[in-house]
Amino acid sequence: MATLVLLRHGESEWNIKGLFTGWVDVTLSATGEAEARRGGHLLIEAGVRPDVVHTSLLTRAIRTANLTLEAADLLWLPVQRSWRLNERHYGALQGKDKAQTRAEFGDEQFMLWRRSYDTPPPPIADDDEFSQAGDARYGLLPPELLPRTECLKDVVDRMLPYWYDAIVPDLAAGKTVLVVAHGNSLRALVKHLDGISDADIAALNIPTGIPLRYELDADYKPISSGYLDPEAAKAAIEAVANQGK
Ligand SMILES: O=C(O)[C@@H](CO)OP(=O)(O)O
Repeated sequence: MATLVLLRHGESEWNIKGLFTGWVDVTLSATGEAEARRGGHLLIEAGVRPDVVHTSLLTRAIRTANLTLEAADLLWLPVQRSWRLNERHYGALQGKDKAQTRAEFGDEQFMLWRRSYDTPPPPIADDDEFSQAGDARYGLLPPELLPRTECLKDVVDRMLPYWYDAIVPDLAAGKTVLVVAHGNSLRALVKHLDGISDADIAALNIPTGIPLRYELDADYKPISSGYLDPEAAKAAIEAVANQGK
C-alpha cells in the first residue's frame, strides 16, 4: 500500500479577486498562507509524514509547499518541481474577471470554458500582458510544448507522463508522496486515479489548502481517499463551484 497526499495551494491573491489565473504567477493571500500552515498541522494530526514533495513551477504552489512543510517541521524534505503540475493554462481568459466573463458570454459558454473536459478557451496572444511566452522558467521547455491555452484533457495529457515517470517511482520505492499543485492539475490527477468520466469531472472541485489523502494498492489504484478536514473541505468545495456567480 502507498500513501499519496494531494494539496491545492492556499488561496491566492487572484482567487480573492475572482480572476482567471492559469499560468499567471500570482502569490498567496494572507488567508492562503494561513491555509498552507494549517495544511501542515493537519498532516501532523493525521500522522501523515511525507518523504518527498512534488510541486509545479508556480509561486503559489511552491510557497504553499514551503509553509506546509515548515509547519510540519519538514522543510528538509527533497522537492522536485515540474511545469507538468502547473495549473491549466487558461488561454485568453487569463487575467479576466470570472463574474464579468460569465455576464458577457452567458452561463453555458462560461461553464464550457471553465469545466468542460475538451473545450479550451481561445489561445492567448504572445504579446498579451498575461502570456508566458519568453518567461525564463519555461526556457528549457521545447517551444512547441509551451501552451497558449488548455482544456482539462490537455492537462491530463501533459500531467500523466509526470505521474508515471516521477511520482509513481517514488510510490514504488515505498515513499509517502506529497503533491502540491493546482485546482485543475489536481482535478486531472483525481480524474485519472478515481476513473471519473469525461462528463462527470465537470462537477469535481478541489478546495484550497486542505490535504487529500489517498491509500493506493499495488497498481496505484485507490483503496480509500479523503480530505484530512472533511467538513472544511465540503464548504470550500461549494465556494469553488460557485465562483463567478
Ligand atoms: O483561475 C484559475 O486558474 C482556476 C483556479 O483558481 O480557476 P477555476 O477554478 O475557475 O478553473
